[in-house]
Amino acid sequence: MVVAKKYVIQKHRSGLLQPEDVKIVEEELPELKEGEFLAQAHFISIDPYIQYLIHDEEKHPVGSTIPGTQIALIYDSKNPKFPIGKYIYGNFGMRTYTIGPLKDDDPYGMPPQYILPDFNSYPYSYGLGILGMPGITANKGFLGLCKPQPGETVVVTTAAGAVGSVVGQIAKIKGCRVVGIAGSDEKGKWLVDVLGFDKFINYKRPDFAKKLKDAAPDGIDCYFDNVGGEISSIILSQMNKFGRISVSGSISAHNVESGEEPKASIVQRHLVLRQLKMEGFMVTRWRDEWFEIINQNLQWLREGKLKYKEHIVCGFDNFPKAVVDLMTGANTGKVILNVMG
Ligand SMILES: NC(=O)C1=CN([C@@H]2O[C@H](COP(=O)(O)OP(=O)(O)OC[C@H]3O[C@@H](n4cnc5c(N)ncnc54)[C@H](OP(=O)(O)O)[C@@H]3O)[C@@H](O)[C@H]2O)C=CC1
Ligand SMILES: CCCCCCC/C=C/C=O
Repeated sequence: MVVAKKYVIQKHRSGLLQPEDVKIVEEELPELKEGEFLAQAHFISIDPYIQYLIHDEEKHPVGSTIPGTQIALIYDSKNPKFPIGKYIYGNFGMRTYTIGPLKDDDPYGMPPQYILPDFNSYPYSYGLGILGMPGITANKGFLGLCKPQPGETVVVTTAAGAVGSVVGQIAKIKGCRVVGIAGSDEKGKWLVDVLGFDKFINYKRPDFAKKLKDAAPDGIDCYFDNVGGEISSIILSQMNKFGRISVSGSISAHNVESGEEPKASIVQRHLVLRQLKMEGFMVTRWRDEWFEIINQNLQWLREGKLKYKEHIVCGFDNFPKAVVDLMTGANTGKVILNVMG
């Protein structure tokens, strides 16, 4: 008999996740039936959506398993499509063992599970990052919505994170000039010295608007917005006529300690005067092209055109720490919880 551990919600709060907001519960799993498989979690993806989904008391009540995705080993199987020993991506939630296959009924349209494609020699955990959902977000969210042209100036926020670091590098592949925005000078050094960004601005230091003007003297043509809030408003105010904005996220609003909704700035005047195009998206829009996009990122990785880093937190018990690392910017690159580590 297999006993699974899973994280359930214990308390809803408006601010940053605290360890006492969640607890580990054990669950005895039944024997496998014909057509089922047993998956053992190896790597769990730590994404910003965890912080805001668990605030939604209606969709995620106390006692419900925390949602999330993982790379798991097929440990036992009575389904030839999911053979023992294969590695699988699964939308299984924060749990150590899962009986599949899951139905295709995710409310956000995420794929329920798939056997990982061949990543050559790259680690399986890349299937939660550059060769998975965040990599697809960066690739299609940027190329599809911003439609960058060679020589244009691109700005990306959360530039040293899982999505932002890939967006900036793809912009370089496309011949753009890239300005990355992130929260520490150390991250900036990595962006410029290792990833090849042209400029970096630490948004936590003063005079952001002036520094942006200096970094992008000819104005901004494309903005990949991961943060929202005041930083985004300043960026919009420096965009060129017919600029394109891909709205990927609003992380600046996800852990407001006061519990109050942030006040919105008026961005409409920039949209009107500069005739900007601003479009939000969910990565699940590209579900039909999922593997094609993974392959494109894999090819760039193999050619050395994309570089990639992981911030690994070891141990299932350290899930709350991993979320706090992500939300407080302790990470450079993709945050992964290594369940076996
Ligand atoms: N639309 C979609 O389908 C998808 C959207 N996303 C979005 O992409 C964005 C990045 O996700 P991901 O790459 O996984 O995460 P990251 O790896 O970028 O980690 C999050 C980063 O956010 C930054 N951050 C935290 N608080 C703030 C704040 N108040 N203001 C500005 N920056 C902050 C921190 O970096 P720093 O040190 O720079 O502050 C932190 O490292 C998120 O907004 C997420 O919601 C992700 C996947 C799919
Ligand atoms: C596991 C369910 C949540 C999936 C959300 C995927 C898209 C992410 C959007 C923003 O961060």
